[in-house]
Amino acid sequence: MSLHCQKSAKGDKMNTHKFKADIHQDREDSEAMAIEPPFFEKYKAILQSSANEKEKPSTVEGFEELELPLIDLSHLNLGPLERQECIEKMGQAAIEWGFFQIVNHAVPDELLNRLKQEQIKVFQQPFDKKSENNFLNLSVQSYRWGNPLATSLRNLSWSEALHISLKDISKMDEYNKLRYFFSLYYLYYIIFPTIVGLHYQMPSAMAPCCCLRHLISVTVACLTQCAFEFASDRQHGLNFNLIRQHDPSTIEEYAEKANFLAQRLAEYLAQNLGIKANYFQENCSPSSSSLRMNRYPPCPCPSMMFGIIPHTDTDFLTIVSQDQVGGLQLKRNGRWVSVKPNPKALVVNIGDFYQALSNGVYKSITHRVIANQETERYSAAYFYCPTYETVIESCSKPSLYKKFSFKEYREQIQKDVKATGDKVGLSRFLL
Ligand SMILES: O=C(O)CCC(=O)C(=O)O
Ligand SMILES: [Fe+2]
Repeated sequence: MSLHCQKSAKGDKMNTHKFKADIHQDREDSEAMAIEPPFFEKYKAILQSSANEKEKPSTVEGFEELELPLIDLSHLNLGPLERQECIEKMGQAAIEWGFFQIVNHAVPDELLNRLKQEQIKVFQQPFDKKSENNFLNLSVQSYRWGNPLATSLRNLSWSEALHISLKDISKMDEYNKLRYFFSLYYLYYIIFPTIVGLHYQMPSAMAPCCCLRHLISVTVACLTQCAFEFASDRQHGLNFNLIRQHDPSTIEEYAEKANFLAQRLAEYLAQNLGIKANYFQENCSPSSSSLRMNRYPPCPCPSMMFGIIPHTDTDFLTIVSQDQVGGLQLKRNGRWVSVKPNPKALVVNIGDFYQALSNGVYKSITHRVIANQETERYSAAYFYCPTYETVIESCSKPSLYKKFSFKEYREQIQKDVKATGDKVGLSRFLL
């Protein structure tokens, strides 16, 4: 790939002289690798101007690698004492780290592996297809790559992501659509007329004839649709088999399990604070949350940009399933530390809403993902969120924060990102 980075004592350094010629080469490379987002093309100006900057976001520093507090959820079922200990340990981790990892979480390894395969299939599709407005029938801008508003390397994320609102999941299922189409057709044109026909003593010889005619027309319609899709996939250089194997129900299955788990975790954490048991049931619905699938392609200059820029999550809590490549870092006592991947564990982190709800007791910690020069990385983050209208109010007094609704919070973020390139976040709502 094109952007040359020379190793120096201080890390990678961009070679400006080569840069122009390389952009041309990039174009050819990106044509050959149609799945990769055109990072170089889009962020050319930032990359060029940063080549001359002295101050760059140095992301390679030999970070300490730490294991997050480990919570074994099987202890919840051992006995009242073990259960209480487990809940307190979870609360302590949320206070001291804002992060913990969970094992025996009841999400089968097999499902997590399938989810990763789904992610690979989604991101392997050509960039043109991924950036179409109705990619996989999801809402506009569900697919993100880089940061559309980036003004410097500091706010450029070298990653692509598919953000799936849970209310959209069913729309992804092409097979379901076909099945739905089939069943409706059967219902309206075959079952109903047959029943009505029988009821009004349609001559019995006519019924099979009627069914056969409709069966043939349904089959022809479906085959025609498949042929159109096939032609369109071929036009995009897509492997037809990959698409046919695409199975959004894995995503749905995972989202259901993650939602169940997130609600339980939120409830256990609430017990330490005296928040009423049904708070989350009342304010969150399965369709208010979302799943973000992340892919971090190898980055030619990992010391100069991030996989995901430093941020806090906006939700109550996030459940992250990551592969073993590593790269997730969090800010702890003013220093960046790396999270050691654990193949048996899911990572959980507290989001802004839980920090506000707990009146600052649980911490929504700034985290980021560093870029990797050699290896691509995958992760999936499940964001457990309230409905838009939910008003978040601290559970104890005096409150550190003003009351705000999810809608207000989101609108403020959008304003701030536009104006400053940064989400700003909870500090906007301090009293
Ligand atoms: O990839 C990861 O490990 C974390 C992703 C993340 O922080 C996010 O999607 O908000
Ligand atoms: Fe995050």
